[in-house]
Amino acid sequence: MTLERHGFQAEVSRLLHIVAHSLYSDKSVYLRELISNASDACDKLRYLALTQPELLEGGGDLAVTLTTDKEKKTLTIADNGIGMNKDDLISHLGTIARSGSAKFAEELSNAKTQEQKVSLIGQFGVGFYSAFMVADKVEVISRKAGESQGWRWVSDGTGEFTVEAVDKPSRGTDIVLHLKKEEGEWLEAARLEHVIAKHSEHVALPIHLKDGAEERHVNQQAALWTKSKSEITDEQYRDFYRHIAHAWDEPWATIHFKAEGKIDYTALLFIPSQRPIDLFTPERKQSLKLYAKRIFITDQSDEILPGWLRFVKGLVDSEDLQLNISREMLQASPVIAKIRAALVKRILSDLNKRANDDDKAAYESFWDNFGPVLKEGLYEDVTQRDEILKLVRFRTTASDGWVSLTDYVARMKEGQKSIYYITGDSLDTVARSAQLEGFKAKGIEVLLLTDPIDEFWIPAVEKFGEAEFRSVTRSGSDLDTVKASEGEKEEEKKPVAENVDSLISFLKITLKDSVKDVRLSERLTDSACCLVADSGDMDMHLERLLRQHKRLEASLPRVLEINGRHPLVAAMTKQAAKDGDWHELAEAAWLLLDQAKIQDGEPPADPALFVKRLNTLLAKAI
Ligand SMILES: Nc1ncnc2c1ncn2[C@@H]1O[C@H](COP(=O)(O)OP(=O)(O)OP(=O)(O)O)[C@@H](O)[C@H]1O
Repeated sequence: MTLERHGFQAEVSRLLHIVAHSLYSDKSVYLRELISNASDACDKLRYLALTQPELLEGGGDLAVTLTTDKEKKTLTIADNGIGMNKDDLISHLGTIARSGSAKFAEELSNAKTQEQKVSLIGQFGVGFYSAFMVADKVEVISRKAGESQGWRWVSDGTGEFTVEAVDKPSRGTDIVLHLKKEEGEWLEAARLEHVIAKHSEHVALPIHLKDGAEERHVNQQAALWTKSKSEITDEQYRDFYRHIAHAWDEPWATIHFKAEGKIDYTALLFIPSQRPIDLFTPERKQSLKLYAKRIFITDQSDEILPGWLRFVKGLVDSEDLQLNISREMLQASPVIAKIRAALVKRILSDLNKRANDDDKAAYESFWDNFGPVLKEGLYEDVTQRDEILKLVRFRTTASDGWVSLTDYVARMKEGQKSIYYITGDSLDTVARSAQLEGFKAKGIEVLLLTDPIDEFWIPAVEKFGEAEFRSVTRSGSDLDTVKASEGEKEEEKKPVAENVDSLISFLKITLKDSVKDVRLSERLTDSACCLVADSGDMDMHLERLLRQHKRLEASLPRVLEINGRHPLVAAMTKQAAKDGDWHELAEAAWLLLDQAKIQDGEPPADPALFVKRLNTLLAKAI
C-alpha cells in the first residue's frame, strides 16, 4: 500500500511547534490526555454496542494498556475502543475541527509572551498533540470497530504526517510514542504508575501496565462520583475535572450531589476558572456527560442543560434511564426534563451563595468569564429570570467595580423611577457618550452595557422590581423629575439661547428626512448636540448591531437633540434670527448632525462633504 503524505492544518502546525518546545512545567499531563482519549474511545464503543453488539467482535472487555519497550525507547498507549479509520485519522489528528480554532490560532499568533501562549493553550486544550511534549515521533495504529482495514498515522510533529494501510488484528488504537532522548523516565514503571495514580486513578476502565514480562492492573477504577463527598479530596475532584472536561485549569466551583426519590441520579458538576475559547460559537454546545447506571451515553445532548449554562462541565449519572436510550429519545424523556430542571435550580442557588460570599473577587472572576453567557438565560428562560437577575453584575458610571441591581436600586435618587442604561461596543466609548452628560450632572447612576446580548434581554425583562429599564439614548427620559441630591447640586445653569425655537425650525427644514425630529435637550451639559432614538424606536446600538450582521439595511432617522446652553447653538440661533443668506447656517446644520454621528461612533453620512464643509468654515474662522 502506498504511503500518503498530508500537511497539518496551519493552526495545528503552530500549536505543535509551541507544544513540542515544551512550555509546560508539568509534562506528565500528556499521559492524562492520551488515557482520557482512550477512555472516551471505549465509552463510545460501549454505547454503540448497546444497539450493535457485533461491533465488540466478541471482545467486550474494554481496557487501556500501557507498554514500555526499553530497547526501542517507546511507550505505547493502547485501547480496544472505537478506533479510527483513514478519514478519521486525517481529520481528527490533522485538523482542529473544534469550533473556535480559527480564533484560537489568531490569538496564539498574537500572543507575545510564553505565559500568554500557555494560558491560551490552557483555554483551548491540546489533547492528543501533548504527545509531542515527550515524543519526537508519534505513530498511531488504529482499526475502527466494524471495519477490517487497519491504518498507520505517523508524524514527527513538524508540519506533515503520513498515512498508510496496515494489518491490525485487534480493534482499537495504539499510540506509540518514540520518546525524546531526555524523556527516558517514561520507560520506568514506577514513574508511570505514580502519574496514573495522580491523574487517572478514577478512569472507569481498567488500566494495565506491561513492563517487560510483567503486567499489572494499576488503577482503582471506582467511578469517583459514586463515592460520598467526605471520601473525596479536593485534589481528586480537580484531577477528575481535568480528566472529564479535558481541562487544564482549576475548577472555580465543584457541585456534587445525589438526588433520591422519584428519580435517582448523581451529578458532579464543575464551573471552570478559565473561559474556554469556544464559548461564544454559534452552536452554543454544552458538554455535560450523561451516564445511565455508570455507562456513558452521550456528551452531545442539548437537553441536560440549557445553552446559557454551557460553561458547566461534568456529568450526570441516572439510575432511571434506559441503557439503550438513543440521543433522539433523550429529547422527549421526562426523566431528563426533571433532571435538567433540578440541575438548573441547584447551579443557580450555588451561584447565589457564591455571589453573596465575602470573597467578592472570586465571584467577579466568575462573572468576568461567564456573565455574558448567563445573561442569555434572562432572554431565553422566563421561569429563571428572577433568580438570574440576582446574579447579574454591571459596570456603571458610579463605580469602577461590579454593581448588582439591588445595589443600584438602593442608590436611586429621589424621584428616579427607572434603571438607566446605555449600550455600546466598549466601556470606553459608552462611558464618554454625550447622552450621559445630564445624568452625570445630576449624579444619576447609569448601567454601562457592552455585551451584544444586552440588547436582547433588556426589552424582554423590562423591569427589576418596580423599576423599569430605560435607555439614556432614548427621548423622554424624565430627567427633570429626578432631584439632584444634596452636595451634588446641579451647576448653575446658563439660560437657554433666546429664540432657539427658530433655530430648531431651521434645522428641521434643512435636515429634512435625515432626522426624525429636532428637539431641545435636557440631557446635554457639555456637548452641543446628540442623537437619540425616539420613544418606541429601535435602540441605536441594537440598530448598529443588526446592520453589522446584515439584518438591517438602511439606518433609521433619529431625533437630533440640541443643547440650548451651548455657545455654538447660541451663535447659530443668533444667525437664524437674521434675515439674509442662510447658506452658511445650513452648512453648520449639516456639520452639527455629522458631529452627533461621530460622537456616537458612526461615520458622517458623506465623509468627503463633511471635510469640505469643515474646511470652508475653518478657513473663515482662522
Ligand atoms: N485513542 C483514540 N481512539 C479513538 N479516537 C481518538 C483517540 N484519540 C483521539 N481520538 C480522536 O481524535 C480527536 C482529537 O483528539 P484530541 O485529544 O486532540 O481532542 P479532543 O479529545 O477532541 O479534545 P481535547 O482537546 O479537549 O482533548 C478526538 O476527538 C477523537 O475523535
